[in-house]
Amino acid sequence: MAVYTEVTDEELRAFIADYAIGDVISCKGIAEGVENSNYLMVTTEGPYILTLYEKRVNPADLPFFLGLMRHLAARGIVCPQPVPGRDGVALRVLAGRPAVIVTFLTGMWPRRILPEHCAALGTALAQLHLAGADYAVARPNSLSLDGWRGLVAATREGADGVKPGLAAVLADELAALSALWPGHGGRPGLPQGIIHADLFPDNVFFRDGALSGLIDFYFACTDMLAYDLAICLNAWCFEADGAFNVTKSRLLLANYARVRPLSAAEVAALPLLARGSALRFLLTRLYDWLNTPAGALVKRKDPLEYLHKLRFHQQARGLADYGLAPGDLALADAP
Ligand SMILES: Nc1ncnc2c1ncn2[C@@H]1O[C@H](COP(=O)(O)OP(=O)(O)OP(=O)(O)O)[C@@H](O)[C@H]1O
Ligand SMILES: N[C@@H](CCO)C(=O)O
Repeated sequence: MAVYTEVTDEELRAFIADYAIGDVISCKGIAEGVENSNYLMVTTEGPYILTLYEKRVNPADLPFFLGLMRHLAARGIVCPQPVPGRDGVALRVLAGRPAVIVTFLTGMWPRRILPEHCAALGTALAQLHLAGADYAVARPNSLSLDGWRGLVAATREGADGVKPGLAAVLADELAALSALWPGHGGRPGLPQGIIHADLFPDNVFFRDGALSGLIDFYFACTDMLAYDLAICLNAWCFEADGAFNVTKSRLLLANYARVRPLSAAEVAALPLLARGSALRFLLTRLYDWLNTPAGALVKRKDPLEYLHKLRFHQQARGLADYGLAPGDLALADAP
């Protein structure tokens, strides 16, 4: 999160008057994150998170996200819950932006990722996929092939200023993925469902060594379930020096497959899906690098970290590069 929209004391006081959550004691902008404006708001009833939705969130999608958070919680997934106002409505307007108060989750996201975090993540991701299976609403992934195409075009002029030759790398990768992406151009698809689509370490909380909750469902959508795993491989399994940690990868995948067995086609597609995921975050980070408003309380994320990850997956020779040996994973279609 970040702070793009400042809220005045008068605006906040008028906003909170519509809720039955006590009086505001403090309200502080959260500098972490890059997408929406977020405040840690403490009232006489306890802590809450106040979110004002920014640039990348389509207000028309908000009922999907809020409904999903309620749906998942009802199936045992610990995640923030939208807090309704006195009139029962959770989605409101503050400082001219769509805004919601959600419950505060205890726990901390892991600053140093250990193999056991990846193991717990695998289990939680599979549980999330199972819990989302009967969510009745669908939302196409706006950051898949079509979205990438738009971002490649939008960053074409600035890309080489970030790294010479980057614009061509992006265009080539987009062309390659367009020719290979499952479910497109008559190619067979993979199992689909509700995916989180942004399950980075800063969106996963741990408490006393155990995974305690998931946050930030504002990219959630309907897409290939294995693509969510590919996003996590990128976000959790590379070390700070750029090395890919096969132990973390194996634990993530094996613990996922214990709860939701993967099909052989899903396993085989992982390197390709990881390329797509690397391109997605490379593109959004690059776009933000070139377009973040001056003065916003936000720390831009490094796009080139994801160029390195993309290179890794482009050069991967097989599943052994992901720490997998035959028989390591529970397969849905094993004889
Ligand atoms: N419900 C919550 N309970 C406790 N802390 C929260 C909650 N929601 C957000 N936070 C805090 O705010 C930080 C940023 O939140 P979040 O990841 O949702 O923002 P974002 O702008 O969507 O960021 P990004 O998409 O870059 O991950 C979290 O790392 C966490 O510290
Ligand atoms: N988690 C994303 C930000 C949200 O899109 C990133 O690290 O680039």
